[in-house]
Formats: sequence, structure tokens, C-alpha cells
Amino acid sequence: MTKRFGHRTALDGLDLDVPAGMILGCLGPNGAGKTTTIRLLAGLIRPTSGSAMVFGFDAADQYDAIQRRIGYLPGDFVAYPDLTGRQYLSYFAHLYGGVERKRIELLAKRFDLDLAVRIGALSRGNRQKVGILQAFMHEPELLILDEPTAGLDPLMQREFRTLLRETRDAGRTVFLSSHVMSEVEAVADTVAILRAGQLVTTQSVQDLKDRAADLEAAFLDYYSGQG
Ligand SMILES: Nc1ncnc2c1ncn2[C@@H]1O[C@H](COP(=O)(O)OP(=O)(O)OP(=O)(O)O)[C@@H](O)[C@H]1O
Repeated sequence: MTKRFGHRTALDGLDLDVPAGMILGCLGPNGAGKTTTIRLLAGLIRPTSGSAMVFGFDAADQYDAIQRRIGYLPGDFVAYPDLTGRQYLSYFAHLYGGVERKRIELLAKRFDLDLAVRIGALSRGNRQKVGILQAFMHEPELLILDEPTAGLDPLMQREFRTLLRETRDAGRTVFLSSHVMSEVEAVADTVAILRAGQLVTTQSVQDLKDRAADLEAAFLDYYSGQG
């Protein structure tokens, strides 16, 4: 895929496969094209050339065919401030074709989120939890998550990682972006590194661990173009 915004090239011929049943972590410096990739996969924007195929459907042109099968968490998650978490999630549950209320309540309990509070009155991390529930509650086959742990405290990050592993172990697929190599290392099976709109490398996390004595240093080399 190539995506241009005016004269600016956000993605420059990106060719990437996300294997089913895996967690793929997408890393890269600011402006590398991670969010653009995610928005293309989620069918929110159209590539300038090329295509994003999800379950064999064109994500932008055949969005209706994939909508209920994906869970999307935007990087800048914002929700209607006047609704409570419960009202907001019920609305989306309806759009998704129905979600068991019990499942929403269980997820909320797990993340220590009070669904009776107005979203506008929640802290940033607690708002992010509403976004996480929205993405996961209908148990989609593919999760597309833009910096999902932003704002979460360490305990909640740990809970979120457990949820990701359960999701993968249930045979579902996760594509997530992150700035934090240690986060990707902790959960992902595969890492894709973008730089300046291009794919620098895709590698299994285990391979990287085996090869690099200092993983953080290896990643920084990739980031800066030395790798
Ligand atoms: N709507 C837009 N209009 C113009 N330029 C855009 C738009 N969206 C993204 N870009 C540009 O495309 C490039 C890639 O941006 P993108 O947000 O995908 O990067 P990123 O890897 O997610 O960065 P970060 O780590 O800072 O979130 C940047 O140069 C950005 O300025």
C-alpha cells in the first residue's frame, strides 16, 4: 500500500502479511506510518494505491463485510462524554449485532472500570479501558489496536497482556502498534518495524531475542537506520 496525504507520503509501498492466530506488534519512530497502516486496515481511509485486504475483503470498499469481525481501538480514543460507559458500550453492542451484557460486565470488572460513570468524568486511563472494551467485547476475529496500553497503569497493562494472550490462544489475531519494544517483546509473536513509511523488517520475537544480546539496542539500530 502507498498512502499520500497531499505531498506527504505516509506509506511507501508497504507490503505486510498478518498471520492469523498471531499477535503482530508494529513498532517504529514517530511519523513512521503505524497509525496510517492501522486506519487503512480498519477501513477508515483508502490507500492511494494498493489495497488492504482483511479476510479476503477490501477493507475500504467492503467495510460492511468486515465491520463486525474486527475490533478497532484508535490511538486517540474519544467517546461521547455525556454517556456513561454502560450506555456507550450498549450502543456499540447493538451495532455489533448484540453482545451478552454479562460479557461487558465481566470485562469491566476485570479492568476495574465503573460503567456507571459518565465518560467525560473518567480519567484518561479509565477512558482508554472503555475503548478496550469496545474493541474486545464482541470477540472479533481480528483486533486492530493503536497503542492500546496508552494511559494504563502497570497492573492494568498486565491484565491487558493477559487478555491479548487469551485472545491469541483462542485462535484470534491481533495487530497492535506500540512505541515500547519491551511491551511488544512481552506479548507479540512477530514484530514489524516501519520507518519512513516502509517496512524495515518483520521478524519473530523469539528469533530477535535469540540473535540480539541487547534487544533494545537492536531495535534502536533499526529505528535509526543502522540495523
Ligand atoms: N491526515 C493526515 N494529513 C496529513 N498528513 C498525515 C495525516 N495522517 C498522517 N500524516 C502523515 O503521515 C506520516 C505518518 O503518520 P502516522 O500517524 O501514520 O505515523 P505513526 O507511525 O503512527 O507516528 P506516531 O508514532 O508519532 O504516532 C506522518 O508524516 C504524518 O504527518
